[in-house]
Amino acid sequence: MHTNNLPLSGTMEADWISLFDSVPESTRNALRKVVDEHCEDMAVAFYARMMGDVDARPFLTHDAVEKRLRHSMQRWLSTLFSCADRDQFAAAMAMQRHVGEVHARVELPVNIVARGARVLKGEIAHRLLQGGLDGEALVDAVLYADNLIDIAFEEMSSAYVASHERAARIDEAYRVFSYGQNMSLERERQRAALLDWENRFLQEMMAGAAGDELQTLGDSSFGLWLHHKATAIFEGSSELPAIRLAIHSVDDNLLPLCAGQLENGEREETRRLIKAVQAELGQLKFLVGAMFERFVDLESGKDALTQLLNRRFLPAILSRETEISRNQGKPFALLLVDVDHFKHINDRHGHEAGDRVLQQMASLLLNTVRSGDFLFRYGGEEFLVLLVEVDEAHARRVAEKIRSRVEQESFLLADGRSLRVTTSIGLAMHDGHPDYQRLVNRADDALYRAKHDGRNRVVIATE
Ligand SMILES: Nc1nc2c(ncn2[C@@H]2O[C@H](COP(=O)(O)OP(=O)(O)OP(=O)(O)O)[C@@H](O)[C@H]2O)c(=O)[nH]1
Repeated sequence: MHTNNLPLSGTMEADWISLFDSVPESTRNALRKVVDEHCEDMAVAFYARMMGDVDARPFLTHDAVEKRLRHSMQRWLSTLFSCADRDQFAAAMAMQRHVGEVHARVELPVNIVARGARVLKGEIAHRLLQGGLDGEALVDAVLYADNLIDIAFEEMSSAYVASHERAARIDEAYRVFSYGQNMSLERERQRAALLDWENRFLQEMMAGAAGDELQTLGDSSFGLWLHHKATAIFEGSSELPAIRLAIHSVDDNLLPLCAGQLENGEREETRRLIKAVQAELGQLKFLVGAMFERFVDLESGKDALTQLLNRRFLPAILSRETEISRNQGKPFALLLVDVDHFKHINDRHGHEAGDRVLQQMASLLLNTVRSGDFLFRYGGEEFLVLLVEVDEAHARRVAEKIRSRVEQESFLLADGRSLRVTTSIGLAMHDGHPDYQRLVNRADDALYRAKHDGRNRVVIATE
């Protein structure tokens, strides 16, 4: 093949050229003949396998396979295996990128695509065994087919990842945009929409309207908002599934009973059903309120009690600091600061006293670290401090300062009494490892040892 103007190694084109050159032309031609002759039955066998695959089946319909997919697969195979120069290869790779983008749009998981590649390799190898090649030529042909499919899937995957990331950024931007809409106004509108639905439902039940006039919650203005907007804005919130369940219970269980009741009009039963619907609505209103409330705290990235950062942006901040540290060669440190015997404080002085201790702890931490450092409420009575650009001696001094200041502080309760508190601290220095979770785990292990060794102490993570 053309050895001048070789592309950089590691690029798809360079890999393809060296693959192409590594196999005699006669073997490539024999392979191409097998693929051309069998691409139809390979496509049939491929989709038969994928239709029987529990993960792949939801993405396939019999109709789509018959009308489009099988034919596309045949074309895909014969195009890929017929590449004989750079232009044809470039065109084949453009095709892979297109397929990768389509996969991203239909959200086909990468593991299913990888499984598809495995199935295809098996189909090709199986036909090659009967294709008249033997010995070295057969091995060459199988390896060539395997590598070519890998190159194609690599190109497909890189387009998939790029597309997916773009889509994720747009989704996030949409969430931020939605958040920018006035959320308290939105909350009031949805509360009013639920009330409207309830009033209409009550009127129709009282007036004995025809059963088919009862509007479902899913079709109400609230239902449409939930289905089309809330799903994007509140994605991942624990209330969403519970809200959907409550709607399902009203629309699919209670309303059909109500409709039947309207026909035969028995008052006791009507009253019972109305009460049941109202109970579900009460639950629904509570869940919607909770969902809005938690969202505001979470989205702002602040913990409501202490006003420190909550965990939402911890992964983003840790990966950013890891990158800065790796680029600039300046280490950073993580401290996990945990209040000792906090349960005892709650039990003895009440939950409100516990809350006040946490608030005072937060301001003590704020006053002890520099403004460039990060402070998180990491868990109930656990704080995470990220000290930027520090060596171990410096981090150890700060940790010790926090420990001794807490020990000396008087924590004031609402009734004027005060409490003494101690903390245990696990300290881990970033050691250049790119996985930030490892650093958190090391700090956590050190904290565990600090507790185990008697509390009110700083322990430094070893490895
Ligand atoms: N007041 C209050 N208590 C909380 C909050 N979040 C978690 N807690 C309580 O904090 C307590 C933590 O208890 P444990 O994990 O057993 O730890 P501990 O009592 O501090 O004991 P050690 O950590 O082993 O010293 C639990 O009782 C939680 O209910 C909060 O926001 N406010």
